[in-house]
Amino acid sequence: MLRSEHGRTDATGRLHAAVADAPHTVAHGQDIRPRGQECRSGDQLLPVGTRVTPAVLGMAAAAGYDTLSAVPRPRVDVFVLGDELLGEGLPHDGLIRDALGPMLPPWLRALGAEVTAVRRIGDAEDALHEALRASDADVVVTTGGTAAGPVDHVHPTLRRIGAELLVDGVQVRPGHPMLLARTKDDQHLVGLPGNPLAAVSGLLTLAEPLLRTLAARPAPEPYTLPLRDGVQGHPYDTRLVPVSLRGDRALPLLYNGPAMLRGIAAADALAVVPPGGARPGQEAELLDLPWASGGIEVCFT
Ligand SMILES: Nc1nc2c(c(=O)[nH]1)N[C@H]1C(S)=C(S)[C@@H](COP(=O)(O)OP(=O)(O)OC[C@H]3O[C@@H](n4cnc5c(N)ncnc54)[C@H](O)[C@@H]3O)O[C@H]1N2
Ligand code: MOO
Repeated sequence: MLRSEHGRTDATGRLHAAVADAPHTVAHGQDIRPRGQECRSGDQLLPVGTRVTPAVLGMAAAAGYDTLSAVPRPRVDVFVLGDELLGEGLPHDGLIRDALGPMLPPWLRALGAEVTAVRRIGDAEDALHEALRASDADVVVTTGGTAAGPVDHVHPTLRRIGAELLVDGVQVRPGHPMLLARTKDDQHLVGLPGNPLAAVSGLLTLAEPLLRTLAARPAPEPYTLPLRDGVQGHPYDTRLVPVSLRGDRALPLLYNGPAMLRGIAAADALAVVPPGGARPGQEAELLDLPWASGGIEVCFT
């Protein structure tokens, strides 16, 4: 192989190796890519379980693959329960805006799910039963109705369809009534509490591991950072508190009550605060929010 700049082109356009004033020796095999430089037939190019990124697609094409076997994204139906929820405008007369209908679909997509339906179901038990019976999603996420009040229909509906409760409440605040059930052989239900920050707790601690497992993704490495300020604890339960990451410290944010979203909207992560609380400077485990870690599909539409 002779590069044009290493030779001389004559009047007829032919390239010659010899250049009178700057002879360039061309070694045998120079500028030729030998076969098998990057891989040999039968080499494993990537470990099983690798996410199919654009770079993986390109490499697969370069290696001559026409198809790839991949674990599909889990399909998720979202059912938003509650007669008190408004779809637009200002809250009034005891009615409040539905914060979870707009929040969950892009968040679930950021966790690697394909959102196949988002339905407002109200507080009618039969409507929830019918919606659940008709759903063929891999995962159903419900919001609200996890407690034991007269219009909390999640538990009664799960009993009615003979679902197996795998997690029925946790020692975590906010979010203690969150639940996980197997509704069919190939379907799970995550019951998120209605309080919006309690729903986020359930999303990150029940829905995220379930979606990750169904998609065969590895768990993120746990990590800790020192808390800049102390955080009051619950006497018996673990608290999840929105924090903003500032250098090598996590700053606990205000407005972290179960019904509040102002803290989490400004947060990078949730800090895991053990029962009894945490002192300033104490190390806390952090659960990253998907857009802060930039990990998976940060696509919001
Ligand atoms: N007897 C008890 N009652 C409750 C307890 C308890 O321990 N004993 N715990 C409370 C806590 S904490 C939570 S969290 C809630 C969870 O109950 P539900 O999942 O049944 O939630 P709801 O009653 O349906 O709603 C609670 C709260 O959140 C509002 N909400 C509901 N959906 C939405 C939405 N899509 N967007 C915005 N806000 C929403 C709803 O209006 C209520 O104010 O149980 C407590 N009760
Ligand atoms: O689940 Mo509640 O405080 O634990 O929001």
